[in-house]
Amino acid sequence: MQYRILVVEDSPVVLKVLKHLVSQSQEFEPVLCSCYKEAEEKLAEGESFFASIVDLNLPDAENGEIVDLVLEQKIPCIVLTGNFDDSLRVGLLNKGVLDYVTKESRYSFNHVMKVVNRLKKNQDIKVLVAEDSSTSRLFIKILLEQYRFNVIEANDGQEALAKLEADSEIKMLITDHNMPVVNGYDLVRMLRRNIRFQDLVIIGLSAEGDTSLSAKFIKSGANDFLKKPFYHEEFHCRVISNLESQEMLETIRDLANLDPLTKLYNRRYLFEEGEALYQKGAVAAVLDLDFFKKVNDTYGHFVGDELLKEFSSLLIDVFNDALIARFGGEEFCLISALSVDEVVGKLDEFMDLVRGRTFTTAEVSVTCSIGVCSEQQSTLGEAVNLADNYLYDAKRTGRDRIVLSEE
Ligand SMILES: Nc1nc2c(ncn2[C@@H]2O[C@H](COP(=O)(O)OP(=O)(O)OP(=O)(O)O)[C@@H](O)[C@H]2O)c(=O)[nH]1
Repeated sequence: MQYRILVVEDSPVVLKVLKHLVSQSQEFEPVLCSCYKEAEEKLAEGESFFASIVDLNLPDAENGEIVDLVLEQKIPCIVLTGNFDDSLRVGLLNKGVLDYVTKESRYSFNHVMKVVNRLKKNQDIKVLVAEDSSTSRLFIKILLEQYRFNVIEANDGQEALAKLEADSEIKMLITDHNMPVVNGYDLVRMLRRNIRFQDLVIIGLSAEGDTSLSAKFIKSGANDFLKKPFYHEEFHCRVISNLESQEMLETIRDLANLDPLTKLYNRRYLFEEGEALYQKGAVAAVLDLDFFKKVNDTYGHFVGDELLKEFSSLLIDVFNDALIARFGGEEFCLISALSVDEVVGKLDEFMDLVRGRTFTTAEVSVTCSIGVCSEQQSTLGEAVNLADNYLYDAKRTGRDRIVLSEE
């Protein structure tokens, strides 16, 4: 999907820079206008715009009329201006513009693009607002929707908890303290005791005068805190900065735990997380593609890489509830809580799928060999070693087969 970005700017140089920056992402399509009238005509055509970047002073609209024009149409608006004026800035932010940027350097334009990219990401981010006052809740909802967040509402802590439990996609909670049934502070404490909500970004809110509450909220696990009434620029800054910190944490975690090519878990993660699963009676299997060197030699490493990715997705499709890791090269390991018979049944099904299709645009046919440790061992390490020995037996005795015990 392409997102149309309306750019209204009379300076040809700035227009060119913005066109270049907006077009850098294939998902954005810049629609360029050099004056108010042109923008008015474009908007009258009726096509929707995802966001707008507008110059405050246009030759045919010198007093910021363009801002009212785009805001009337509910298009998120970022304002560009030649000079910084604090009272003007506050006036614009009060009107509902997302940001106010002075055209000082290329960093300003990069900042504009950061806001546009943020809007795109926010559409997929669900934010739960827990607040008993409907006026306050609506105000927060409007602020969040300006930034294109997907907003869900709750009247009290208990309702918030139920909504969070029912929807694992909620990424952020903005909660008031004084709410009936379960207050905000208790809600945060309950959530943080549950490992499932460790990554939830939580921002606490409270009425003026309660000085100890901010520390209490943060000590109980909230990421940040805002005192009401807050200025909406501060609200947006805190929401975005807390989200960005969480996203950075997730990136670091992914770098540490995932194989960069296939996005499966890596060996270290499998042993770290898999031991507890194994001790509950799970089954370990090791899989290896047959004659993979030949694939690389014949089709090149790029096709080899694509094949590894497609093979991994197929593995995830068939074993959607197993812990799956790429051990390196063309070797994979999975730990499944199913019974040995069920795992072997699914592995047979997987091998049939591999045999019955080709991989990548080069249409490469492959097979794989598998070792399964069918008897419970004292550690996951021992089970994987045994499965690895059986895999070696599968290779030695002809490949494209599963071995479950010593041959
Ligand atoms: N394209 C690609 N190739 C890789 C990657 N990691 C390892 N390989 C290749 O995988 C091949 C493994 O070859 P071998 O260990 O000889 O195994 P094989 O050819 O699959 O033979 P058998 O396992 O005995 O059936 C080597 O050519 C490696 O270079 C990777 O990330 N991408």
